[in-house]
Amino acid sequence: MKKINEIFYSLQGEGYYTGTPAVFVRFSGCNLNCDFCDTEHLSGVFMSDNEILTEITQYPTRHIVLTGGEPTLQIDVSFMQMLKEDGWYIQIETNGTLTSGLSIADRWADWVTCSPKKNCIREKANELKVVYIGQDMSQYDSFVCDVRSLQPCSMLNTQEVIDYIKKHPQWRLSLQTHKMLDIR
Ligand SMILES: C[S@@+](CC[C@H](N)C(=O)[O-])C[C@H]1O[C@@H](n2cnc3c(N)ncnc32)[C@H](O)[C@@H]1O
Ligand SMILES: Nc1nc2[nH]cc(C(=O)O)c2c(=O)[nH]1
Ligand code: SF4
Ligand SMILES: [Mg+2]
Repeated sequence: MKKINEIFYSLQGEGYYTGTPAVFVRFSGCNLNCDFCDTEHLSGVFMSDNEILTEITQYPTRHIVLTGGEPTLQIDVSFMQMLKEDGWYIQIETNGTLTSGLSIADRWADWVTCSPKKNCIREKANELKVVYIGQDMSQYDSFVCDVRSLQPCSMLNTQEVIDYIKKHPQWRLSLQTHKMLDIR
């Protein structure tokens, strides 16, 4: 059983796949408690893998976003295998802090988006998606990835992020477009 906070169909609001229709599975619970976290993820109901599959397959896409909370606390091989056998393109949003989640995500996900938090142990991903809170950005220099996305925190410091990116063009802007559009 997995503890699930919510399952919904929307557009990917952030990062490289912004605008892509996707089913979101938000796993309940996290190993961190970031000050700026914009998500209520503690509540949830227990669902079997088959119940999750029944819920997600009612939508006309096969792009899934595993998020949370921290999805790497709960994903396992049989869950990921089930999704691949059903033809899903699996994107995972992770804080990059858990060794347990590293191997499963890297082996089974088609796209790993790492939004590194303190004690991040992940050193590579498809996408590095940093929430900008004025931190020392040199800590990300050695991170290996295809895309470096920089995201304003709670849409409050967008101009500062734009200014930073114009000076450091290896980064690209990630806006939380679902919040701008007032969709989920
Ligand atoms: C709620 S987290 C869940 C996945 C995972 N725990 C993580 O942190 O990557 C989903 C995404 O929202 C971002 N996020 C959380 N709070 C935010 C905020 N106030 N402003 C901008 N992005 C935020 C996270 O950094 C992460 O990229
Ligand atoms: N539309 C939409 N896109 C998202 N991309 C990442 C999200 C998340 O909370 O992980 C999220 C979310 O909550 N909604
Ligand atoms: S790691 Fe992600 S879900 Fe957990 S508290 Fe931080 S932003 Fe929220
Ligand atoms: Mg969100």
